[in-house]
Amino acid sequence: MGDQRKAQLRSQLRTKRRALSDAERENLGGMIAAQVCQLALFNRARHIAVYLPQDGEVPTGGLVHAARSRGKHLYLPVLAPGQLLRFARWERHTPLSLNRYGIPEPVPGRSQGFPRRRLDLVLMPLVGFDEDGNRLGMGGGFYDRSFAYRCRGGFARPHLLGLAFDCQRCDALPSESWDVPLDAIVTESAMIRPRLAG
Ligand SMILES: Nc1nc2c(c(=O)[nH]1)N(C=O)[C@@H](CNc1ccc(C(=O)N[C@@H](CCC(=O)O)C(=O)O)cc1)CN2
Ligand SMILES: Nc1ncnc2c1ncn2[C@@H]1O[C@H](COP(=O)(O)OP(=O)(O)OP(=O)(O)O)[C@@H](O)[C@H]1O
Repeated sequence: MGDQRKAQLRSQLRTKRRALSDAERENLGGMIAAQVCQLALFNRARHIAVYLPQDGEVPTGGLVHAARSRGKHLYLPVLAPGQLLRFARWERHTPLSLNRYGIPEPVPGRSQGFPRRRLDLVLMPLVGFDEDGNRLGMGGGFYDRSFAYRCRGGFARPHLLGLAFDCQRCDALPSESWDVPLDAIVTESAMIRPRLAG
């Protein structure tokens, strides 16, 4: 699949995602959160990276609440040089500022962030996915670059969990050499576990 086709697909899927009403999105987000809360991946995790939804992404409020009430430590992605993500601790009163995409992130610069390898779980917002667990993101390659070391190291931490709505499902996405494999994708009605399937 060429870059142009991929960009077109990304734009179509983002439009679909935005087309859900707020009420529907919150409802589906709650169903997704309930499924994630059943996973050992989530229950065993102590350090969890989440995201603040934008552009119609799956809401994370329910999971944030569940994680906080169980004493888990939460982190948010912060844009870093080299198109990488750092992960900064996010507590209730952590000051946030808007990054260049208008997404709130912990005010950068105060620390190097939490070491990526010490995160137990990363929740990733997906633009698209297929039955084999391939994913399409926003196209910056941020998550791929940040967790590329995992491809080489086998089952190293963190676990990666993609969140998406059923309507983001595609027939077949290209599997790129740089794509980092996800441990699972959760939607309101399905759980895809590529490694178990493969
Ligand atoms: N909620 C959330 N936070 C996140 C991500 C994400 O996908 N979702 N990211 C995951 O990577 C990083 C930000 N990556 C992004 C990549 C592209 C665009 C984006 O909107 N691109 C626009 C052009 C915007 C512009 O240049 O001003 C576009 O392609 O239309 C946004 C975020 C870090 N934080
Ligand atoms: N490990 C890497 N090293 C160098 N470049 C990379 C790496 N991973 C991805 N890229 C580059 O990033 C760009 C975007 O990749 P891709 O289209 O797969 O984005 P995406 O998976 O949708 O984005 P994201 O990872 O932010 O969700 C590609 O041009 C790719 O070459």
